[in-house]
Amino acid sequence: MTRAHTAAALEFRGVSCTFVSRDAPAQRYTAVRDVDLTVAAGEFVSVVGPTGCGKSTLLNVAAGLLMPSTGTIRAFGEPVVGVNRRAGYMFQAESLMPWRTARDNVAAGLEFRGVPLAEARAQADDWLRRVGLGSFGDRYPHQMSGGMRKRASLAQTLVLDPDIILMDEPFSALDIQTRQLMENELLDLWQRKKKAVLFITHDLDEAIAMSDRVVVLSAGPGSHPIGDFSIDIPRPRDVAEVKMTPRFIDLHRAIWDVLREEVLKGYTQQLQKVG
Ligand SMILES: Nc1ncnc2c1ncn2[C@@H]1O[C@H](COP(=O)(O)OP(=O)(O)OP(=O)(O)O)[C@@H](O)[C@H]1O
Repeated sequence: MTRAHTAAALEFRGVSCTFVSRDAPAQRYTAVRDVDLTVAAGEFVSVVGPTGCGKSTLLNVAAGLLMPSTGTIRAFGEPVVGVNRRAGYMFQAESLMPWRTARDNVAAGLEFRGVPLAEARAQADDWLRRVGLGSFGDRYPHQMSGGMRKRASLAQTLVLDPDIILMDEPFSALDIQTRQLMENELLDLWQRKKKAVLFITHDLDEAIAMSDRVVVLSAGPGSHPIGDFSIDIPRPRDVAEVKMTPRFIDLHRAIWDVLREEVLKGYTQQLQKVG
């Protein structure tokens, strides 16, 4: 068996990212330092941490959009050089092109890969159905609600059938009910396909409800994992119901014990930056 078959979907080894400070160009800011983190094939891992600690930075490294200053990132054993072709990326921001219909937005990635238009549109329709937008293929983004646009973005990511799904607070802009629906739908789709997921969130409840593992990052600078919790809650889960179970509450308490101080540090730093 080759290394590619046995290797983790994502493997960060000693990853550090240093930026030139936005405020003072002569200064450097090390956002993350010496990060070791693995996501196994088919595993759902969430990363939580205080605001500005470097969560998106790590996701950008995994996507191949940012080269680490030191350390390595591998996907299924292969070094990530340039854009990570094994990964699909779902951002917090809107990813739909306003001039394309939902169908053509979902089909776009396939078209760029050279799939003939009719075939790309057929696959797009199939994914729109799976995310509950079967009859909305002809709508333009401005004709859809925020929740519908998120569904279309999810279809846009999943239609490419990536082995790794990178998600940066994908549902944070949604109202709580729509958010829970989307979280359950994502879990449902994930359960069937079992792709590796690296999920970034501010919301510890969401992280525990969704994940196999929750990794806690320290406050920056030089942020790094300070806790790694296995979420041994049986699946399938309903994200709303699971939050009322004793095991969830125990895990929440244990993780919050580690996270609380870092959140306070992160908050103080933000105030200092503003002040
Ligand atoms: N391109 C860049 N140039 C300079 N500094 C950067 C750059 N990208 C990120 N940073 C800094 O690195 C730190 C980590 O940023 P990042 O966006 O990864 O944090 P985050 O944990 O995702 O934040 P949030 O929780 O607020 O979304 C921040 O202090 C940010 O200002």
